[in-house]
Parts: sequence; structure tokens; C-alpha cells
Amino acid sequence: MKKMTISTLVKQKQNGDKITALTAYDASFAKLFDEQNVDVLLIGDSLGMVLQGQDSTLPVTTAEVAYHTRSVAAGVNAAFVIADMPFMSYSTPAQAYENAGQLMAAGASMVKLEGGAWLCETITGLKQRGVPVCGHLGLTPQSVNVFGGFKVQGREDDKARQLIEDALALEAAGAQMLVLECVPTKLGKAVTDQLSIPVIGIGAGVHTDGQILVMHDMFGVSANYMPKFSKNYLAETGDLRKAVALYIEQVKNGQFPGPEHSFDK
Ligand SMILES: Nc1nc(=O)c2c([nH]1)NC[C@@H]1CN(c3ccc(C(=O)N[C@@H](CCC(=O)O)C(=O)O)cc3)CN21
Ligand SMILES: CC(C)C(=O)C(=O)O
Ligand SMILES: [Mg+2]
Repeated sequence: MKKMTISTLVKQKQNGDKITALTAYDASFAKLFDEQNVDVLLIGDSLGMVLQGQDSTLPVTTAEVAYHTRSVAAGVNAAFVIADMPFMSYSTPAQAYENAGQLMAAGASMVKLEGGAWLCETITGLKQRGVPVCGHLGLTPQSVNVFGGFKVQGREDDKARQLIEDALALEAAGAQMLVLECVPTKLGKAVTDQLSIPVIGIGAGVHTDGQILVMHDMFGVSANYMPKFSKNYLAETGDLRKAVALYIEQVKNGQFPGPEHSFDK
């Protein structure tokens, strides 16, 4: 398989060929996922919860994400590698450039930032400096203390409109991909239809251009809880590789996420 690129992912959106994504934190699983042809691997700051056992992503550092990015990059052949920028590592454009540089040097092909229109200057500046950016809207876990918990976002009409405006602003600023987390199915579809860049959903319904899951949830081994939108693929396959293959198959044919993994309103 040839190295995945952003232009191939955009073509997948245009062709309705669903994009498959998983989190990964080490070389062995990165290689296993890559061999099953997962399109995108994310070194998520979820590592604070699933690897470190903390109750939020806030304590994660850029050095920690860089460490796991080096490991994942060493195991990858074709998959597109995105690294999360941790909480408070992109508060100003200058701080974002410094920390994004660490993640790109560690082997990422893109960095992901949580937030809306306030990030536009940072996104434009990163892109001008050679750093592709993925946005992240909806339930942005780094704002858990503002939300008062890991709660579905964009349920009210005004909040939904605001989210769509933020998504359009991120795209206009130069974001080349978007993760949309924990929003009603209808909002997931509206954002996906209005953007030209690929929209990867997690708990955002079946209409996004692709899906991502935290790998520990897909295998049913998460230390803390299992979000409603996740599915344990190891339970029904009994084999790591078969679990990944079934996840890919069900994303591609629209079987996952089903209504039981989505939020109607
Ligand atoms: N194991 C794991 N899976 C994840 O998907 C994940 C992490 N950890 N850590 C970082 C963030 C935190 N995330 C979470 C965590 C919990 C819920 C959750 O419990 N959501 C409720 C929704 C409640 C409502 O209706 O508002 C749920 O029932 O799924 C959602 C996303 C997503 N990310
Ligand atoms: C759940 C995904 C989108 C993420 O941001 C993470 O794993 O940190
Ligand atoms: Mg994250």
C-alpha cells in the first residue's frame, strides 16, 4: 500500500468511500491497524485516560504525545498519522508553532486542535509554516470542565448553528480535516454536507465522511468507561485482526454506527 495522503482522503469524501480511523499509541498496534488498511491513525490525548488511567485528558503533555507519535510512526507503513495537541499547548499561535513542531518532528503528518473560530489565526499560521491542521468540534474533551462533564453538544438550535459557523471558519482558515465528536446525527450530516474537507465522526452519526474509535473501546479493554457511541468488536470476533477488519467493513458499508451508537437529538 502506498502512503496515505490528504488528497486521497479528500477524494474518499468526494466518492463517498468512508474513511476509517483508530487511535494508536504504540508501534505494534500501529502496524496491526496499518496491515488491516485503516486509513488514519490518531495519537490521541485520550492516552491520558486509556494508558495513564487519569479521569480527563488535561494532564497530558506534548512530550508524552511526541513519545507515542514516535512509536506509532515507527510501526506505520501506509496510514495517515495525526497527533493531538494537548490541553494548553496551543493557547497562542507562537506556543502552537513550537509544540506542533515537536509533534511533526516525532513523525506526525498533521496535528489536531480542539476549538472553534478562536483558533483561526493559529491554523492559518501553522499551515503557512508547513503544518497541516485537523480541527475538532462538538464534545472537545479538553473543555470538560467548561461543559461540566462529557456531554453531547449541539442539541439546541442556536448551539448547532454556532457549531456549523465554527466548522466553516476552521475550513476557511485552512484546516484540512475535522473531527466531530458527540453531536446529534442531524448536525453531523449538516456539517459534513457543508464542508469540502473530510469530517471524521465519533458519536456524530452515520453520515460523516468517516469514523474514529479509541482502540481500547473497540477491543472492550478501556480502564474507565465505555461511551455509548463505541462498540466492542473483539467480543464478536475473538481476534484482534478480525475485530479491526469487521470495524472497517461496518464503517465502509454504513452498518456502524447504528442508532444505538448515535444521538438522535
Ligand atoms: N476510552 C475512551 N473513549 C473515548 O471515546 C474517549 C476517551 N476515552 N477519552 C477522551 C475522550 C473522552 N470522551 C468521552 C468520554 C465519555 C463520554 C460519555 O460518557 N458520553 C455519554 C453522553 C452523555 C450525554 O448523553 O450527554 C454517553 O453516554 O456516551 C463521551 C466521550 C471521548 N474520548
Ligand atoms: C477520540 C479522539 C477523536 C481523540 O481526540 C482522542 O483519542 O484523544
Ligand atoms: Mg483527543
